Amino acid sequence: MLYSLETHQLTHRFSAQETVLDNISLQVPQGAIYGFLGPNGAGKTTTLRLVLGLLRKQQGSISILGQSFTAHRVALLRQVGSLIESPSVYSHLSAMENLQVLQKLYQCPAKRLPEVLELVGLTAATHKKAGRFSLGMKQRLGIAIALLNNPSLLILDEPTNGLDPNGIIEMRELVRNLNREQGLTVIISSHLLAEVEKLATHTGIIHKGRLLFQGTLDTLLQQRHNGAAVMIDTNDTLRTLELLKDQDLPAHTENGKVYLSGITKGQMGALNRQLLQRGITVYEICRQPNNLENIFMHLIND
Ligand SMILES: Nc1ncnc2c1ncn2[C@@H]1O[C@H](COP(=O)(O)OP(=O)(O)OP(=O)(O)O)[C@@H](O)[C@H]1O
Repeated sequence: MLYSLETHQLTHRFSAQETVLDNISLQVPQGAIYGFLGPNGAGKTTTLRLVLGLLRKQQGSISILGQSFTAHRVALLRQVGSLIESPSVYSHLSAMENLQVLQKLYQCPAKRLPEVLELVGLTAATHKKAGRFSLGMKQRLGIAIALLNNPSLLILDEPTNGLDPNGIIEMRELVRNLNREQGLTVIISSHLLAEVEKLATHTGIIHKGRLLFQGTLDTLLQQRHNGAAVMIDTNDTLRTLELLKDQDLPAHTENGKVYLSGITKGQMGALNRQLLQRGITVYEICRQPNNLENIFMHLIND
């Protein structure tokens, strides 16, 4: 498999007391939309800053497009576009003028400027001052800047932070199009599982500086399903608990309802039959909506 980005055991400390990244080994397949998921403070930005050479690497190694980042830093950075935190744009300049300022720095041909504006859906705002842009438009201008170099890998750090629902949908569409139509591999960090679920082909989950999961979205969803808690509401909580205990299924009660986790669909079906056979009336069985925190708990306990 070809990887656009691989890190091997990246470890980072800002102080001797705290290890902010602990042996992070990422593998981002070429062509993927890689959702880098974790709660605030998990270490996402620190990882991405290291990958972009914005922080000095302390331990571990990084390779981009199969080449060592240390040995080919400048050449590799030319093939990577990024948007880390808020984009720096001049408010008194139009979208086009902002790009013209950077054109010299990036040494790209003038025809690339309208191209990138079109890619991010800002053609109509070409001559509008960036100071009058919505946050979503500013983010898109930031992505247009990141695309100037015609990169093959795009790294976006929480690009939907602060956007309204419409802006979030537009950002999702943009990332999807860049991936499908322009063939870009995209790494997108987020603290929202729902957002990553809608977009990513692969995910890495980071929690307190440790990578808890890495793989395809399908594998994550399977784990999530198996780990999800199930609520059972019957007319006899005590006998329901007894039945679960007999079968070594750990359960607890809350507000007269029984909760258990780590149960498969098949087990649940069998359990339902047994409850009915014992004359217990089942009012409701349902999987609990699973949030990122539950998945973390499940992953940590594994
Ligand atoms: N320059 C710094 N100096 C000291 N500690 C830092 C620095 N940058 C980040 N940290 C700490 O490193 C940890 C990881 O932060 P990081 O910004 O990488 O997390 P994150 O997953 O991107 O979260 P967020 O979404 O809040 O940015 C946090 O505990 C943070 O306080």
